[in-house]
Amino acid sequence: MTAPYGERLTAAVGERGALCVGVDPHPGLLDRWDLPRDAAGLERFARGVVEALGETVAVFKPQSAFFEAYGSAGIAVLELVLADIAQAGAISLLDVKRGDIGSTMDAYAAAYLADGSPLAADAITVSPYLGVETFAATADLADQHGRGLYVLALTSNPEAPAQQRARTAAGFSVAETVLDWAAARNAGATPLGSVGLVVGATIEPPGLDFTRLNGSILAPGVGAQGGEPEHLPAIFGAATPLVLPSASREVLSAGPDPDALRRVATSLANRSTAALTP
Ligand SMILES: O=c1ccn([C@@H]2O[C@H](COP(=O)(O)O)[C@@H](O)[C@H]2O)c(=O)[nH]1
Repeated sequence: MTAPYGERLTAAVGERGALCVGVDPHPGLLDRWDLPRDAAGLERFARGVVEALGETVAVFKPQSAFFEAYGSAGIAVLELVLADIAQAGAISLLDVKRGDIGSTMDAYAAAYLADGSPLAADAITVSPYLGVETFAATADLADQHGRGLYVLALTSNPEAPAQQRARTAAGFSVAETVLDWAAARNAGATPLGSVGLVVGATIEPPGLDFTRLNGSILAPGVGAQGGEPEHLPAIFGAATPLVLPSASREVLSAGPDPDALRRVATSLANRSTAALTP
């Protein structure tokens, strides 16, 4: 039986350092790596990243959009990349930001979180605009298969606060209601529950106590969006050790030379681990 997601993530980060590398094959990065803007270029880029970093990085986050852009050929590459990540002993976190009514969420869960599905990842991102309770069965399925989900809470983009910091009729911010739901799901789990949150590395201090989450906090926005590992304690306070910093372009733009990719990723992982250590 597969170990729970929180246990697998904690082990991977303990061995390899607290860093998630995003696999975002931007067309401009394919140009920079001297690769064609087609499915063959996509495959060489994405599998090249995992080949170079697969044994040093704890978590890879393929961005589904860049694979979907090539249609079925791109999805076929995504399947290969997910398999490569598993083969390298790393964690795959598919950034696919799904969110729908409960019955459709069940179908997404079967596609991304069930053993045997060609697109199964260790974890996925989900978007709570239809209400966090729509994820109840998704979280159950994730638990059943030792997988996880990350719910968007306070995202890294500048447009986000207008919605995510808005107050509900009960007087709590929308982000806080997401935190409450995730914390309730994770209660009592050790070392961490399987429901994480996405909270950008670029945000203003949120005034929320994330220590009660008892889950992983994915913090995208390191590098290209201006976030730095050293900023994290000011944002997350006592919850900083729960944070998994994530960078895509910052690392990928060092390629295609595998040594250069490893140098940037190792330096970021070391800085992150230092910043996260109390
Ligand atoms: O709040 C969020 C949630 C997800 N993302 C995703 O992370 C990467 C960031 O790429 P960089 O090149 O490191 O800027 C990208 O896939 C986003 O869709 C995010 O940035 N912010």
